[in-house]
Amino acid sequence: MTALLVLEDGRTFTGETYGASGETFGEAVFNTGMTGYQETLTDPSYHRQVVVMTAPHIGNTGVNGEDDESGRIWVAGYVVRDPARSPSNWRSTGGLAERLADEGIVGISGIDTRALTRHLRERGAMRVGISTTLGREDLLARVLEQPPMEGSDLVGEVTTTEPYTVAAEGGHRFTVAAIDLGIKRNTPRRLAARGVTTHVLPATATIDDISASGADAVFLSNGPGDPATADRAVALTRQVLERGIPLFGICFGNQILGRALGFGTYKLKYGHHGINSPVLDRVTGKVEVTAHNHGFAVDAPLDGRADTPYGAVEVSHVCLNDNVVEGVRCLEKKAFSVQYHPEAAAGPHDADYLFNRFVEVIGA
Ligand SMILES: NC(=O)CC[C@H](N)C(=O)O
Repeated sequence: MTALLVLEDGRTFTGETYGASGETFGEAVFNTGMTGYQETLTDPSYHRQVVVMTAPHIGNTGVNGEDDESGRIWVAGYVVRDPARSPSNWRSTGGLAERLADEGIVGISGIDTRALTRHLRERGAMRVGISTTLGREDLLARVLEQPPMEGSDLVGEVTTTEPYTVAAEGGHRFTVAAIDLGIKRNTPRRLAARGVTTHVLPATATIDDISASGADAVFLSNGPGDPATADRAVALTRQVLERGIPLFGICFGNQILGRALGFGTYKLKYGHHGINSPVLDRVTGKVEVTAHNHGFAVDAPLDGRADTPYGAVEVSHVCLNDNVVEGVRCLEKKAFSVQYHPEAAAGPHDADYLFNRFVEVIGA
């Protein structure tokens, strides 16, 4: 069946249905990962985004029962060039097109994803629609009705309704309260491997809920939407800082810590979505290759230290491609965060040391 993709500036691509038929809308972003499509699709941070894969062959290894990063597919739509016709892998339990269809995810295949990516890189991330039924003009009109990503408050749509616990492996050392702003499954796993029991709490958790969980430290997860809307998480983070509870944040969590410290956040032109971005850890001087998925960034000074109500703060990590702030750390509090993904699902494991750093900070 023919499918149509229309961007908000009118650029149009015609391809074939991939996954479910019908209509879908979201913010178009491109992901440059050569592997890890199942983790990408199930990452709650992609809620309300239509993901364009730059790797031309998608679905080669099918889907399996182990690689989901949450309980469902979250992308609003999926755009690929050349889908696998017969997936093959020893872990595979089915095909990707079938999984997309089962979960009602509308996609499109057979389009020039390189041209689409170059367009997004030149013009910036923008709203998009995919349809198997509407004509171009009707689809464009619907795209223009959609809310932009800037100003979108989406945490409440992805957070867990009930708290749950991921137990430490091989002997309990510490307890962490993880605020679920859209958490990926691999994060509590990386903590569990270090003897940390994680209580995952809904985004509505209060400082009293954190105390009641017996937590030695707090973790702020990744998550979808515009961090400028996440006032509740920012207020909670300030209470955590005031009480001197150790804190570590990833991605959305980095933006929340940044805001709690008094910095602003801003929208990047087309964001960082991939698994090979070079980041400098200014604390050690080492460069790591890292997994990214962010459309916003923290506006903190790259040179010198900033004075904040919580003491001196410095930018600890910088992206070497474009000098975007990739991490902040408090020098007078046990609090730090990174904009990228040390849990690396998917992605290289270079940044795994950050979980060690967190455990060291808790134990110090
Ligand atoms: N992966 C994330 O946590 C993304 C954070 C935020 N939604 C952004 O796009 O920048």
